[in-house]
Amino acid sequence: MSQNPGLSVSELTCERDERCLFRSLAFSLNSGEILQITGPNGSGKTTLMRVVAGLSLDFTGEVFWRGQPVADVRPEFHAALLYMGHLLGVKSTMTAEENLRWAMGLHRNDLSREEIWSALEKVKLAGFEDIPCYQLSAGQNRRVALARLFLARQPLWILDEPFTAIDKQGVAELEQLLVDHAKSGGMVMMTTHHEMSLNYDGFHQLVLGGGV
Ligand SMILES: Nc1ncnc2c1ncn2[C@@H]1O[C@H](COP(=O)(O)OP(=O)(O)OP(=O)(O)O)[C@@H](O)[C@H]1O
Repeated sequence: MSQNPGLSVSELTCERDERCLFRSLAFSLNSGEILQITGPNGSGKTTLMRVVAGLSLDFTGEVFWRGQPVADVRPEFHAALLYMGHLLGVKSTMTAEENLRWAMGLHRNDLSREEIWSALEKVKLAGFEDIPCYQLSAGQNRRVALARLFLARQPLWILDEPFTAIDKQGVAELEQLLVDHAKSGGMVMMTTHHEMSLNYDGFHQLVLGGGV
């Protein structure tokens, strides 16, 4: 497995309402690795993901991308990052195909219709490509969002609870996709309350809420 320097953090400390969520946190995530952030409700998992992704600046410490402070290489960092938060970013009035074309627009303006339909087929949405998303179920909407992962070229994926509303088979397929991404040199930082069953050397866990 390649060990190119990827993401790292040092001395990361974050408080909310005078409560310390994490203090002096340090970890790194290199090419080929999957890092699961775990911990009870309210322990700071989403906050940590948002801090690392640059969506929250209310923290002390440093986030590095490829060995340099993110603040110095923000365009490169954001070009390399695919962030998927609690909010799916799926527009209900647009179709699954339109959503994917729109969501990938900044990174992939070369996308063909065949590629989009193939990604939707991989998330079991064949036949639903041109239906407005308000007519899809919660799990199907999540799958529209997850289809981005099949089209993404960014090496760093930060995924907050990607398994929410996904059925058992879908979870197994998504786990495999994460491993495939890591094996091809990518990096995944994610939260989930779901028990991960990954048999993969590059899989690590970091526990928030007193057990860091
Ligand atoms: N913008 C904010 N202002 C004040 N407090 C906040 C803010 N965002 C989060 N918090 C608080 O920080 C704590 C951690 O929230 P966070 O969403 O990071 O937890 P979590 O570990 O992701 O929880 P869950 O497992 O429930 O998703 C919570 O107590 C929350 O109330």
